[in-house]
Amino acid sequence: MSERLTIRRPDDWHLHLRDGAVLRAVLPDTAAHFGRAIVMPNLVPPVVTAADATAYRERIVAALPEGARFEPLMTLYLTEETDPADVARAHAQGIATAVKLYPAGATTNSASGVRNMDKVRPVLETMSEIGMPLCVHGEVTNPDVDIFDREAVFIDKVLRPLRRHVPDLRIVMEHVTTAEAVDYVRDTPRKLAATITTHHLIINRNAILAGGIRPHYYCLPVAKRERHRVALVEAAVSGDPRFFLGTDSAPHLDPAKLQPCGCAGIYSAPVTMACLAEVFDVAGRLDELESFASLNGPRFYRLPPNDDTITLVKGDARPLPGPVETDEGPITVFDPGFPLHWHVEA
Ligand SMILES: NC(=O)N[C@@H](CC(=O)O)C(=O)O
Ligand SMILES: [Zn+2]
Ligand SMILES: [Zn+2]
Repeated sequence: MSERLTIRRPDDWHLHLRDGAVLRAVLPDTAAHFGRAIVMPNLVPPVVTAADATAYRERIVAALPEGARFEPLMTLYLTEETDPADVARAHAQGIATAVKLYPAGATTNSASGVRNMDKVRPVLETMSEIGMPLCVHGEVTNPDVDIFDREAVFIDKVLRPLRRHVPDLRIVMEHVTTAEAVDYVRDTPRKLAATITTHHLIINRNAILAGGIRPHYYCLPVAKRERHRVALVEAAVSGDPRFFLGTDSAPHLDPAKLQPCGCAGIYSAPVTMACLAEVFDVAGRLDELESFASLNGPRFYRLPPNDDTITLVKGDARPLPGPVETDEGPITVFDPGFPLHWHVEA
């Protein structure tokens, strides 16, 4: 007898869809399982203004498969030139759900990001007044700080001061990777939440470096020690509403990852729900998968949960999907390193 689990349709609160041929190739994988997604704005050039977000949203909707009910929730890329009035208008008109802070140089396509937090204070104050969330890539970029410490240092050097200056700003720490970040969110009673990715629940830094270098496990923030992965799993399965799914599914063409300086990002959209079911099953907490993937996110974003459901089925292991083929080349799908016994029923 196969085991079945029906949950509200999940949402992805941190997703990269890219544009053009890659957008067309990857969007069906997300639209197949997820009702909505927070779409990250780190295109080249970035999605900065309300007009940019409107145009990008139209390109996404045009790339949706026939009959898909997927809703993209747009974000604006915060720059030192961002106009608070444009942000407020985008929020009021339902064009943008959140604003994304990239410290300049922190990650893929972050060159237009913020160098001096004081310069963006007026935008953040406006967002605080209107209740618009700020999504944060939480890593410092100072080359003197070890890459494995950049998230923990960001909390002390940037996030704590920011929360003192703009205490009512609603913040999502994106793709948290450390016990320090989990503790910080847990110890903060209000206005702070965190997304956790699929892959950070599954891999630690050995996956990238032990026994050979594996570029398909390289992402930012980089995976940390096993004790941090364990802390992330505990947070995800705890049911604490401040933690929810943001896959950070971040497709890059294979040649861009498999080179002397490969780029950061893991493409997990096709296998995320199967992987999460396994993680929650192994933890003995399948009962909390729905909170993590389908309920806690909408609650933070003040949206209703999706009104339909998906069903996960446990059976014989299925082969990992092969690379997604795009007109520009293949994109390798995240390999969790364990058999996929769960799948989403078609
Ligand atoms: N996570 C990643 O490693 N890469 C993301 C950017 C990001 O989310 O930081 C990307 O856009 O490729
Ligand atoms: Zn990021
Ligand atoms: Zn991301």
